[in-house]
Amino acid sequence: MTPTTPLMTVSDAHMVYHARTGGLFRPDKVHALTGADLDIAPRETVGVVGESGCGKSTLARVLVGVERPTRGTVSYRGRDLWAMTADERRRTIGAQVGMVFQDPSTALNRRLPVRRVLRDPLDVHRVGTPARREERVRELMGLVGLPRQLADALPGQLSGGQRQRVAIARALALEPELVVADEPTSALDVSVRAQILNLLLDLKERLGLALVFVSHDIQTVRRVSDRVITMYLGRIVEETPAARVTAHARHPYTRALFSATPGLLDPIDPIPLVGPVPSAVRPPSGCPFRTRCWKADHVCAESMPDVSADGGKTDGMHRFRCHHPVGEHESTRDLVAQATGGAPGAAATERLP
Ligand SMILES: Nc1ncnc2c1ncn2[C@@H]1O[C@H](COP(=O)(O)OP(=O)(O)OP(=O)(O)O)[C@@H](O)[C@H]1O
Repeated sequence: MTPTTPLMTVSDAHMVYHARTGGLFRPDKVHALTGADLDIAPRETVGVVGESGCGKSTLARVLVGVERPTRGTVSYRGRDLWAMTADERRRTIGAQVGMVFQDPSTALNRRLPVRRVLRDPLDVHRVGTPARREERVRELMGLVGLPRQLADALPGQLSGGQRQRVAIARALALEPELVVADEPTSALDVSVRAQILNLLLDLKERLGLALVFVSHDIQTVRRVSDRVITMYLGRIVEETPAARVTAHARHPYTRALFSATPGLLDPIDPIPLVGPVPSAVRPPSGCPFRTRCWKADHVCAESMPDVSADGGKTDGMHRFRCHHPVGEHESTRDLVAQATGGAPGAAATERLP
């Protein structure tokens, strides 16, 4: 738990999708999210990292209420979103939580000019008078640095960076308390990524927002976040104060992920992981990471570890799920040696079945 009353609380959330891969009559069950617990405090930035397919976007969609978890609860200021009527939910989550998606080209209706994109949420939520809504549209464009003459432009007439500015303005239209940004810069030209990220961070500070930042860009996540959530195969396996994540994370997977990011640590070999991420249709028993973990033993195959906490740190709560956590002072160099059997550069070959 975070020290202040959370804005959003996700408790034991599961999301199982039915995929066509299993055939028409017996679809595969994809375990996209399994037992996720998470609090988001006002004004904090929470980064979410993990390999492709680990459930980051699913968690983001569950947080903003566009998808209902198949099990578990999602609450906004203590009120269960899915116990509300659809209208109440729209008024609550629609107004208080904004979402910025990866690709602004698909996230914006290409037939609506910028003015209409930004007015839509104001009209739906009947914010003020029509004149006030027009004024708010101008304010929003100013807030994200869009020139007024673009008000009648269609998304197709804008650059990628301008489109993402529109998407950010739309997310802010109803003055939310939380913005969830799912890979907000990865579909953009490299040259504008930093501008859009800085805009988002600047607005977060100026407007006092909480921000959930989902990204593959681990270095940026570490730099901008207060807390980092590591996901693996649908599970939140660690929650770390950002300042501790590179060298003091306790979950072997977090340490491996950060060791593989160039520029974060002294130049050393990354901790090698063997084999691919298992299928989310048939996740392994026990700890989902055990098939690739150099520390795994029979205990890891038998049960999912409970949450352990390194509490009492001055820089925030640290929680992880691991039967054999990394020692707090074990260096990445030590871990590379363990994982390679003392021969850095060569991955360990002995694995659990
Ligand atoms: N609508 C859906 N129907 C079926 N399976 C889905 C659906 N959405 C996601 N999945 C599956 O759920 C798992 C988690 O997907 P998700 O998109 O949340 O992962 P991610 O970590 O965001 O991946 P990426 O980094 O590639 O965006 C994956 O196995 C994915 O294939």
